[in-house]
Amino acid sequence: MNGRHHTGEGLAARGLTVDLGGRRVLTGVDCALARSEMVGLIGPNGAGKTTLLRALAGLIAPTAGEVVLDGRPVRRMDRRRLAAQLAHLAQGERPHWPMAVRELVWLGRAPHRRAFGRVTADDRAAVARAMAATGTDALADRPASDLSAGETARVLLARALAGEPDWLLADEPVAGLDPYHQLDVMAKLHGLAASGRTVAAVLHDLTLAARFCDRVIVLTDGRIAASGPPREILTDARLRAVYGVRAVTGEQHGEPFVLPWARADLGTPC
Ligand SMILES: Nc1ncnc2c1ncn2[C@@H]1O[C@H](COP(=O)(O)OP(=O)(O)OP(=O)(O)O)[C@@H](O)[C@H]1O
Repeated sequence: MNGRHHTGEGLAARGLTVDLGGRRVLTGVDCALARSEMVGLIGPNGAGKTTLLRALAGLIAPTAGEVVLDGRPVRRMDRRRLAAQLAHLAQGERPHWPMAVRELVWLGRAPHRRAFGRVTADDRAAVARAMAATGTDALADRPASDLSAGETARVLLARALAGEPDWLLADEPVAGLDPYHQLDVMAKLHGLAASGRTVAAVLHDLTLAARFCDRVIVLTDGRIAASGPPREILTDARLRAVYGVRAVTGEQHGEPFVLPWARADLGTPC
């Protein structure tokens, strides 16, 4: 029912150009997210990652090009139907009124519920799973407006997961999380993708991108500079070209790490 069995082409941007405030922010972006993949969207500040994610979620009217979900333009889809399939997790949202955390997470079920409809066992199970997956059970009765930044991020992820979206577009989902929760959330997102959902996450931590993503898309200056498996993409030369840094790279137990070490322009040895 969630469209998981569609055989369409997934979520795709075609020739996507976006202008904001009179500035060209994305230029002719072509990318497609397939089912069951975890994609890291990386690139320097201002490259257009947030804008691309918002455009993929149908939240921005492009200047040219379009975003299609299984062949249908997202901007023309019924918002509720779209929301039942696709969740967009914005960057740095903070609830401003003291709704209990549990109530906030329940809002994630809204696209699946009828007005005045009964709460179903599926609703309850989805909310319980989302709160367990994000470790937010202990926060359930707290006012959402009182939480720390990291707790808030996990609660908002729980709200997104409660809707059991096939497509989860998460803008910096681990920003502000402590190391335990960064690893936990990344593993959970990877698990979602492994179970047939699709996750696209904006990330600044290159080791998390390298370890948990099946693919990374590198944005620079509103264009896609590279796309592919992290080991192929996150090379010394590219990190220098894209971020202007030199990095210490290696493997631990067969998994890659990427540790930005020095500004490339300073010539400091790694
Ligand atoms: N409403 C707006 N009006 C004008 N310019 C905008 C607007 N929103 C974003 N921009 C510009 O578009 C560019 C891309 O912004 P975006 O937030 O997509 O970048 P980002 O890659 O997510 O950056 P960061 O890593 O800093 O979060 C930036 O130069 C930004 O200043």
